[in-house]
Amino acid sequence: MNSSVFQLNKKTLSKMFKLINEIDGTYIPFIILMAVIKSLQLFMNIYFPLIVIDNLLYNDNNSKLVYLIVVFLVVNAILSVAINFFDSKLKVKSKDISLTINLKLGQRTMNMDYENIEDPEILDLKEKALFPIKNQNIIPRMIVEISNCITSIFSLVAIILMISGIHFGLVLVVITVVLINTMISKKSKKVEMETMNTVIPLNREFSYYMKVITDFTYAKDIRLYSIENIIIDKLKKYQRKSLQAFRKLLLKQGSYKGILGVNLQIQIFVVSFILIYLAYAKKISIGELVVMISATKNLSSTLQGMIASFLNIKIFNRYLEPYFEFYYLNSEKNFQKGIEINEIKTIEFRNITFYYPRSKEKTLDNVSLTLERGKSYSLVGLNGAGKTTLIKILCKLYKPTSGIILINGVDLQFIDYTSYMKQLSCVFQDFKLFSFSIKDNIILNSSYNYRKVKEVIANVGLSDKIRRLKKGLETNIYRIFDKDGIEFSGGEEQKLAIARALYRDSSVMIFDEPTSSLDPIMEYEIYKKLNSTLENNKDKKITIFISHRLSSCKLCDYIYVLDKGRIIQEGTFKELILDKNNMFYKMWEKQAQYYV
Ligand SMILES: Nc1ncnc2c1ncn2[C@@H]1O[C@H](COP(=O)(O)OP(=O)(O)OP(=O)(O)O)[C@@H](O)[C@H]1O
Repeated sequence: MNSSVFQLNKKTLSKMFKLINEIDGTYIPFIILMAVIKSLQLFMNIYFPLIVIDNLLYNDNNSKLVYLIVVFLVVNAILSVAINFFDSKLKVKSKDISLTINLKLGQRTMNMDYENIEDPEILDLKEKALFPIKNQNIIPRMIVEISNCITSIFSLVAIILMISGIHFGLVLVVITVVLINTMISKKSKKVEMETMNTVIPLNREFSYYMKVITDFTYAKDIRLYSIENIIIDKLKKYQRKSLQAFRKLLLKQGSYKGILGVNLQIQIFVVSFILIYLAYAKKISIGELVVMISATKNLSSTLQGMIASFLNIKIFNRYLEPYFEFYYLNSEKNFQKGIEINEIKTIEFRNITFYYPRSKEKTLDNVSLTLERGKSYSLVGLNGAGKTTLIKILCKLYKPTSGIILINGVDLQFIDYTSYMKQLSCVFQDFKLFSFSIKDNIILNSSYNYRKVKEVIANVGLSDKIRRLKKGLETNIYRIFDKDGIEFSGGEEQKLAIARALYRDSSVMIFDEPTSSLDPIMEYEIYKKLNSTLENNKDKKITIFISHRLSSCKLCDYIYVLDKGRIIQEGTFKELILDKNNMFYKMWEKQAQYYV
């Protein structure tokens, strides 16, 4: 860790303030108000004994003193109540702000361009952005330090004004000692950060293995391969290494603390010497002598506190740089507003060529094809031919490198993102269900229609299974939050994902290997049901199937065969099966042999 850690990146800090202000515009004004009240109280508490002592020592008429004491106590009580009131308000506000900042990171992750999500550099940046937030609790700590720093600045002004009225030399002595101590504290912090830097990679390893031993999804493999001892050994190794690092750190920090203590004693000695000299020379009163001793102590601790908060702000600020870099990644291009659509009648891929980010190989090479409402299509081809990629581009997960997609004759980039996405229902190979109820997994962001939910469940053959569940449609998927939750089999999950797509009832239905986890009987059943369900609405829909089981092509009106990113054949099943020299027939023949 180099000294640049202590350099303040003003951009990150101003982004932090901007974000705090966006979340709660009253937070910073509240902190300032609190700082003013606290400084006022501090000023009064330091200054009041001076009035009392000098009145008692030098004034024969003390009639006003009782009155002053009462006023002091009342004002002090009011200030204490106000401080407590604002303090509790600020605590709730800062909790809200730090939770919202975490939430915003999640929102950002959900909304960013898909191509960023698969980019290793962005994935790394996301990890860096998350680490200080999840593991070091930086956001609430940063907020506390900002608040402390502002409060200290106000208190300092009050104390410095008071002490300089007596003797400015006292301020200089305290500032000099505090600055020397700050340099020592900085060294100590640097050592601490160096230690953290060695511990962070270890921590990552530790978190991973802790996740492995506490996450039930690993439970099967751990038991089957008896790897408990391997993992525990790895965790113990971490423990040994991190203890070693911390032992070294604590020894060094101990010696720094010793030097700090000695410096503080020197400061007290010099200040007391000046004050006693001034009192002896009758340049200050006894009240001033007593009060100045406590005021200089306060100046020293407040100044030290302010510098410590400031240094922490700088360090936390540094930790937060990846957060803001990630948060402000330019990735809104896919979510644009534009021409709204409420149906898709035609889709035309025109000369689409596509390279994955950072890839030198063309995944799609000048693909042109047209899909029309009322027809079902099959995309077939060997592994890696580019079928899923074509669908990802249609779903706006990626932008084509060149070429355009026309929707109802309009360039897709001018169509409103939200209205367009509503028209697509997809089941990808790697779909995900959520730990919501079965019903909520099916309806997602659509409105609830009980009959329709029942219908799609029947269509995918899950009615019996769900009927047998105690909570029926309200049963939670997975047992993460609910002991009565259900763990579906892979095939059943796939059926539910299909039900979800059917419920959405969009213009375009896309099934990318929707039956890969189903047994052959179930696959046949699902295809039959899917087909009859879709047949009823066929005139309203474009249906696209991707499947390696070529029997599904028989159910489709038209087939496109892809090879190495190019369309090499197209036609109806009957047309393609007759062309014995070409790929479709060869694939069909191989699969038939396999099944016979
Ligand atoms: N995120 C990615 N980054 C880089 N290359 C990728 C990415 N995703 C896929 N590819 C590559 O693009 C090519 C096409 O992949 P795609 O998934 O579209 O093929 P597919 O025809 O659907 O294959 P399969 O039948 O195996 O599902 C493959 O070579 C694959 O390795």
